[in-house]
Amino acid sequence: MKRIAVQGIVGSFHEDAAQRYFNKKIEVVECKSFTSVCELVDTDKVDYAVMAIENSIAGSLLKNYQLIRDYHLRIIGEIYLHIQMNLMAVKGVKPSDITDIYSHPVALQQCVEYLEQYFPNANLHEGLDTAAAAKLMSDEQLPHAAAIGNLRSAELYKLNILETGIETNKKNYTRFLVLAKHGNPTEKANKASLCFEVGHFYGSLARVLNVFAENEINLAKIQSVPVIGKPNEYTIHVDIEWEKLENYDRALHQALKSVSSLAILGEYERSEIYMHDQ
Ligand SMILES: O=C(O)C(=O)Cc1ccccc1
Repeated sequence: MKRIAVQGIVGSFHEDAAQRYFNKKIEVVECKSFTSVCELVDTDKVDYAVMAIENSIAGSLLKNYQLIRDYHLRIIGEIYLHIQMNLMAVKGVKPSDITDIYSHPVALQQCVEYLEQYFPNANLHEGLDTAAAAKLMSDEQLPHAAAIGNLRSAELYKLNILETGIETNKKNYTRFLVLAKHGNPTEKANKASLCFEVGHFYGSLARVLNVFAENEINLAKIQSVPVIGKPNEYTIHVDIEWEKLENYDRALHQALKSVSSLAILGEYERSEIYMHDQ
């Protein structure tokens, strides 16, 4: 059985993403940080990792871009998860009892309107992941607290659901990358993640983007990531998609002339943005 590292515990959105990507035929290895997730892949303690790279509201996780590069990991796939948030607490807790609310910082941010409206005076506690917050309610049987997380965590940690769908934006999704130590060449690949640097002169980035356009390569995402220790210098990360492989090969060849230190972080099959039911 494949071993998959995720940040968080069973019941977290990361674990859900891993289960869905691998069709539940996996052993999940729970980690406390994204760094230890990458460390486990790098040292062959796990086969793969599943790591969030972007939230529709909170934006890109720049630190995770950096980790992928620092550990020289390969992106072998992606999965988008519809993120629905729920308020849950141990049996008997009523909304009027709640003085403290626990969750992951991104989850709290995604529910800010609901929290401001219904719990303006509650103390908000940021934890490592949503499932850990749910587990805390259950382990400590907290009578004045609630957790925010997915329905699976409520079921796993035997919590009552006080309110469902409390996220501000209903089209809320997170994109997770599937990472490995080595690439996994696949004929199904129709998307790639690249990073490169361009010089400080006019048109330098436009020239590379034009190469993609001229070869009918769709730019799915572009993100600049600061180069640590070099003010005003950025690594440009792009996700590109193609219909014809030869267009991609040609574009790559041409782009190499206009960039420095181009790295292919992975070539993989793109995933649709599914609005999964939880
Ligand atoms: O806390 C979790 O369950 C996670 O997996 C991190 C997270 C939090 C909020 C949205 C997506 C992922």
